[in-house]
Amino acid sequence: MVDSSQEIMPIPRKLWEHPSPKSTQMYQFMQSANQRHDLNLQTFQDLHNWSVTDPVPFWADVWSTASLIHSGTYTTVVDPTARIDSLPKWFQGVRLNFAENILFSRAEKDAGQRTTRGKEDAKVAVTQAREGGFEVQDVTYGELRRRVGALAQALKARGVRKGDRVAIVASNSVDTLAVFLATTALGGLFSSSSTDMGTKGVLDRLLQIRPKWVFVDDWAVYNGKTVELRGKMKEIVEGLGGVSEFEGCVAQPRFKEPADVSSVPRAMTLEKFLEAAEGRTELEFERVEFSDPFLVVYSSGTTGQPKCIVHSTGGVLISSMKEGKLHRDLGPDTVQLQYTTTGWIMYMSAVLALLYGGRSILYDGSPFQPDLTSFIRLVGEQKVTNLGISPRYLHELQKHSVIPQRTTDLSSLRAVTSTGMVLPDALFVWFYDVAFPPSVQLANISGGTDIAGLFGAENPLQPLYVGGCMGPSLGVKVEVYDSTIEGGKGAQGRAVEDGVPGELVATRPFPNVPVFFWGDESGEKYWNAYFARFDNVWTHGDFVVRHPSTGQLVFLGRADGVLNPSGVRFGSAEIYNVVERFFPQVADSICVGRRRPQDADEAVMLFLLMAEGERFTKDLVSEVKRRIGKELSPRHVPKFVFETKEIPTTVNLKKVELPVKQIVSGRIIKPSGTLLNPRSLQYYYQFAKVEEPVKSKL
Ligand SMILES: CC(=O)CC(=O)O
Repeated sequence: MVDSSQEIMPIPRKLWEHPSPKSTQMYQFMQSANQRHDLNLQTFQDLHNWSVTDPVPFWADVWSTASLIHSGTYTTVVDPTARIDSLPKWFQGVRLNFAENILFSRAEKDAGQRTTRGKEDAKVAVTQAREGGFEVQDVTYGELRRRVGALAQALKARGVRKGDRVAIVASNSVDTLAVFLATTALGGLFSSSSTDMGTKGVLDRLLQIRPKWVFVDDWAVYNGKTVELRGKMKEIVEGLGGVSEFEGCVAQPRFKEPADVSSVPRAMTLEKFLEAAEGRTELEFERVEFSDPFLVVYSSGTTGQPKCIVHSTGGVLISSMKEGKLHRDLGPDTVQLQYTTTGWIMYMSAVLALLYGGRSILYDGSPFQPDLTSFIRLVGEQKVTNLGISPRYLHELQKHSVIPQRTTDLSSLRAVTSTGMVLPDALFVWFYDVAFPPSVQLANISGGTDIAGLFGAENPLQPLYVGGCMGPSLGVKVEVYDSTIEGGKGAQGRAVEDGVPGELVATRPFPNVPVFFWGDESGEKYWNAYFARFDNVWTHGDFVVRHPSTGQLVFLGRADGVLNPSGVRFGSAEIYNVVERFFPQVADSICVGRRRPQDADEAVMLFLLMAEGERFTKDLVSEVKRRIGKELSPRHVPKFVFETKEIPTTVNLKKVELPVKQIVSGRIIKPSGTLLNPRSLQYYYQFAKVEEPVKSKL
């Protein structure tokens, strides 16, 4: 078996360094660890090594730095000898509540007053901004607490108790946030889906988790269009007809004037629902065990039923404190704008800004309405310090020659996080050479829904280079395993050398793994999802390489999309990096491996989406192949290059390779409800029959 190897990884260009690393919370944490444990940690790498070889003192220190509101005292941090697949319990003995920690800070609770830095009643907690930036509305911590209190009282009066599920199908708004916090205040489980998800996709989720109440926006606005949602509400209510726990549907008003929902069975307006609180707004928090659940999220399930991934209160809180404070240096002066729908795990980032006492801007709608600059202007106007976007957003700006630093004042901006897809090298370069001020840290991060956290994260102690994530997340023993080992129950994995691509795995327990999958009584689905490949190892499904010179983690694509012609294994991102150079002529691309039952070998198929007005020609195909051959290797050159008119994506705009790979390999698949454009898949069936290389087809 041949792998892409060290020689093809030149030292990348350095792009950014923290101007004063010693001022950061990560550095201070490292100094206090040195003092407390008599260590001599000097670098990020030292700190990371210690965090994974000696996890008990590391996580104990994170616990004390996090200063979470809780009761009780933990007996053990974790059993450090436990197998990762035994899902060992963390911080047994403490009880805590998610919403309480979002709405209050420990110092405030200890002092018995509401005047501490960060979460004062009068401080703005969230700014709701809607498409176009026209409807900007500030809500203070005091007002948010009052709204959450009223809603929690209403939910309680209407029967919601610890362990009950409350779902929303709604926009990223203050109303949605209030449902999240009110539900979890009571010890309930919250689950969110965006309004652009089809009813089937929503029901695939909700029929599994069996919610007591479902909150649905009455209207949606996206891309300049206003869509009425009463029909969807009706379908959801009908679909949940057989769920005995289901009490009804609450219509959240998208505009000032709520829609009349009298024609929707078992539905009422939010105003009506709140009447059950009878004017009470007191906040009461059900503190639950560290490992008790509070959130259900879903695997994207591009080809089948979504998995209902259940996260623990303590696991997410402590991991988020570690990421937010140590890796990201967030605090009360943070102004976070994470561009996300409520259906993507990054919605948690929008909510978690409050955990650190910051302000979160909840944005709803397209970032390109009413024009391509409006969203970035909002970033400047709101003095955003931490912006979260996806590579696709940056790509669109680049495509349309929108230069953020010339469009608005970005002097408050400290970092831009990018996730959801591999960020092409060309965008790293454009970011620093053209688009953003050089002081801004570009944080290319990667983790996922499965861990509500990160494997690869930014950090303030190391430089940033073109491509990849700055390094692994503290406390997570990230390794790269030989992906040529097929694995199976009890199979031993093997770490590869730096520079050799392989499977991203975690080989020691960490606290933010899911507690279970909903409805998976035996735990078999869970075990199969993460532990079936290698013994006692979490296999995440990403294909990565650790750079031999910089130590950064370079994400090469999803492991199930790995290309493997004639035994050469590489990630689709390597191909996308080259195709990016044909931009703006080529707007996008999708690359998959085809291996039908009759094929002796895998063939790489590359589909190019041409920009408007551009033609797909024989010369272009030759040039794309030539550049891939030159920049990667002749073995990377796709056997087939075709034009496509549409690339399938999830509703969160992630390119989905797996269904295309299966279709061109001769399978007939049932698209899942999480796809934005399931009909786009039809086009790819014809390529299962193609026998000749592209030359004779053009
Ligand atoms: C942090 C992430 O990696 C988010 C995602 O899964 O898209």
